[in-house]
Amino acid sequence: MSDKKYISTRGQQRPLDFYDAILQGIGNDGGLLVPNFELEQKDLKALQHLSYVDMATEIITSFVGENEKEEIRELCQKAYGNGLFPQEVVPVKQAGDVYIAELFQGPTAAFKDMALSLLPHFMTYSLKKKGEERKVMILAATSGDTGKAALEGFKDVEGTYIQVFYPEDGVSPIQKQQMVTQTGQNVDVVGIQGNFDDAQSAVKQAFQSKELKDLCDQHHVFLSSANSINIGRLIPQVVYYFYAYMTLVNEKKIALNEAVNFTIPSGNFGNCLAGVIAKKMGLPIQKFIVASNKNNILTDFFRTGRYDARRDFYKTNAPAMDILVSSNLERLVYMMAQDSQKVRNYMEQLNQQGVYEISSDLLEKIQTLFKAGWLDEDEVLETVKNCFEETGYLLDTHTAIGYGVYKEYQKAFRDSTKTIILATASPYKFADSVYQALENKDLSEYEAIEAVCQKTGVAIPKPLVALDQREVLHQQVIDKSEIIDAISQKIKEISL
Ligand SMILES: N[C@@H](CCOP(=O)(O)O)C(=O)O
Repeated sequence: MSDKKYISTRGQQRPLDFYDAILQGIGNDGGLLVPNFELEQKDLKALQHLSYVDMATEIITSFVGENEKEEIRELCQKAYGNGLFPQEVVPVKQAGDVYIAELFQGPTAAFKDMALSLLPHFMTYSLKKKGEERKVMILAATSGDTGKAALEGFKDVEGTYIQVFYPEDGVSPIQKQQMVTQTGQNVDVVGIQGNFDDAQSAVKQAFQSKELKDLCDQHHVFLSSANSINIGRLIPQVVYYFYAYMTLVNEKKIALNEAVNFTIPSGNFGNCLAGVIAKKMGLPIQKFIVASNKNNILTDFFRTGRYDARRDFYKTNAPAMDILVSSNLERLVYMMAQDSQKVRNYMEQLNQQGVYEISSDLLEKIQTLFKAGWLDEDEVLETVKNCFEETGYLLDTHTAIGYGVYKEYQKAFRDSTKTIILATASPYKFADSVYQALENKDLSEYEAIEAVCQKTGVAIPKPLVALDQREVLHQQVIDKSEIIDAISQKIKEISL
């Protein structure tokens, strides 16, 4: 059994072991689950030459318990040793004076793939471990990347059902096509008239609903999550940081123990939080540079300590980051403040007034670790173009935000620390914007895929080839106010 316990950021959840934490997905007080134990300091030397499977095993074991290591290795082997990923899993490329960790080489061309290829194995293992006979219904809210990665991961996985909600008008056409053509007997994809925040808040509400709980009990089902609110989604992302770092060490681009910066294009803040955990486990990270699009609520937060969601919401050419309620910031505030009462107060203020402001001592602490910046849509296009022309590296629109914000940071702070930018998705998922950036012309998304390939010579990822020829299998679109009903409906159907 797992001896590591997880508690809620809001302090009102009894401690859960790793398996229950994954199955439950979120604290029953509405908070997010966090480790209730000292994070283990990893021996960097011992990690240096490990394969992705072995490194993932070493890191993840720290969150479950040493006696579970061989089982964890088996699950990692199933997820990463099955030919869905390239040999090196996360290649790290150089673009000028920065390093780009390509987290998008998996089955859906998004950085969530490594986490969402593993989570289903953990989920079924946890079901078995707990002797759970009910089915688990996985809910996911997506602004484009999580949805497809989760669908692909959970497709036809026994004992599970997955329902994904995406903003009908708030993801790229390629991301949408990836989702609406999803095959599998246990999948449901629903477009909403609303934005990502609407989808995410309805899903969070579903976890707190007494009516849904009763319905689930009646139908022998329970709910869990595939978003980064689920700690089981987040922990595999800690590996990204160690692996990218060790790749640079092994390529002799940095020395072992040398401090680096990470730049992270951020929306729901899960990837960044995984980095904070990696740092707490001993990875020498000097600064996190948090990069946002025009929905620059995180930039404001890191600069002022004020999280003010009472602002306009913009649809941008980096749609996966079109988010105003950045869930994992709650985990960061908890981890830095170590005070669940404080977190509860902030979250209550956010829910009731749409704004909260952290104390000045807490802000000071956070600012020692974080810098933040943002790009508007024109700057994103300019960055894609300039980076390609100057370095030959083709960025997607989200990674371009990371690159552009890092360049601004470099200029402003004259920091020469080596920096790794986490590349979140293939440029081909946003081919129309990328083509527009390169040629200043509009093309439809599928024409743009071909044209970008011709111009740049960058290979089109296999999962995106002939996407337009796949059959559309999911056409349902509902109003945001109908999400809870759609979930109820599915619960009833699953148990038929
Ligand atoms: N940007 C995400 C939004 C959900 O984030 P998650 O990390 O919490 O799953 C997306 O592309 O769906």
